Amino acid sequence: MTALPVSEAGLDDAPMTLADGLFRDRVVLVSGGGSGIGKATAWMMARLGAKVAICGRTAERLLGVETAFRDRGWPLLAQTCDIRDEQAVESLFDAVEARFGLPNILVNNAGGQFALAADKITPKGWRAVIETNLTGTWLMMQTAAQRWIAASRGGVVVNVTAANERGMPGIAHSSAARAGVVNASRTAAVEWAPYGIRINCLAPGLVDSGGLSVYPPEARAGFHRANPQRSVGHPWDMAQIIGFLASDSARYVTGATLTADGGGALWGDLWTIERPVFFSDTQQEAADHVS
Ligand SMILES: CCC/C=C/C(=O)SCCNC(=O)CCNC(=O)[C@H](O)C(C)(C)COP(=O)([O-])OP(=O)([O-])OC[C@H]1O[C@@H](n2cnc3c(N)ncnc32)[C@H](O)[C@@H]1OP(=O)([O-])[O-]
Ligand SMILES: NC(=O)C1=CN([C@@H]2O[C@H](COP(=O)(O)OP(=O)(O)OC[C@H]3O[C@@H](n4cnc5c(N)ncnc54)[C@H](OP(=O)(O)O)[C@@H]3O)[C@@H](O)[C@H]2O)C=CC1
Repeated sequence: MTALPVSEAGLDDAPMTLADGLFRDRVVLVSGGGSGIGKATAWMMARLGAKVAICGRTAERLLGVETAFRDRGWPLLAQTCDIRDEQAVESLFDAVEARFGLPNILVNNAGGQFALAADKITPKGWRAVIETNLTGTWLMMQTAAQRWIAASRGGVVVNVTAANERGMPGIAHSSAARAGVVNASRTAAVEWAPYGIRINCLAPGLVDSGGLSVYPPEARAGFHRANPQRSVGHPWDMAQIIGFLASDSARYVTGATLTADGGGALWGDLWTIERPVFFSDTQQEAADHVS
């Protein structure tokens, strides 16, 4: 696959198939917009004319994007917010409304997990990942929907989940949370259709964002091999799919989950933690295990 740029200057020039001005004057809120997929999405939306708001827990990350947007003359609101905190979520939406008006599009991208064998995950660790990826995502989409319904306006939600239907050893907590988001999105898509609200999920496979640095180097070294394209994806790939799902081109798409994983779900073994000998490939390793 053709390499895509990772630098901010690269995001300015990254090739795009979406039409110029596609999101002109639309208000787009991107959670986790200070890094990785969220940052690429914020950039793409700004290039397409949107007024962008981003949030995350770390002020420095947001500041980096704020500076870059100011240099380019792009409007941006950046606010720290832990999406698990319902008061913080309300304040975030208040701030976006005060600055730009009610968002038209919510990109619910913030999330993540730590990799750990399922039998080792503590109750606190389980709660941290479920509250981040399921509860936090839910609070954001419900808050958006409540405000759209109150204003008699439609809106679009794109939830970023993960392509883990086949199971992904090391992230049982995150797999549970993402399945919850996918299923909640299906039901909400039905309940909120009368209000003109669309909700879809993007389930990325492995994407070469800084986020992958939370996985051990040995696991990362094998990521590209567990994929028929022998490659990981790029945040810009995800951004453009989010752009499609958020656009009117996808107006007849709701309650769906689009998997973008280079075919990873179809082939290859992905271990985010050390692979137990039981699953070894070589005869010698297997024999060692049995003896
Ligand atoms: C490859 C698969 C595809 C997906 C790829 C991606 O998503 S790439 C994008 C990836 N990007 C990201 O993943 C980035 C975002 N991810 C995160 O910020 C964290 O993973 C989070 C979701 C846990 C945040 O929750 P938080 O702010 O509440 O975090 P906290 O630090 O306060 O921990 C709370 C509790 O969780 C537990 N625990 C935590 N870490 C470990 C560990 N390494 N080991 C063991 N346990 C761990 C521990 O119990 C801890 O409590 P303790 O023992 O300290 O009292
Ligand atoms: N990269 C990959 O291979 C894959 C990624 N994904 C998912 O895609 C999304 C984006 O990940 P990616 O860009 O790769 O990695 P990053 O780690 O760069 O992005 C995660 C973002 O979420 C923010 N975030 C995390 N927790 C919270 C919280 N509680 N409240 C507010 N913001 C939060 C982080 O900011 P901060 O820490 O400052 O809060 C960060 O900006 C995540 O949901 C991730 O799990 C799914 C499958 C594969």
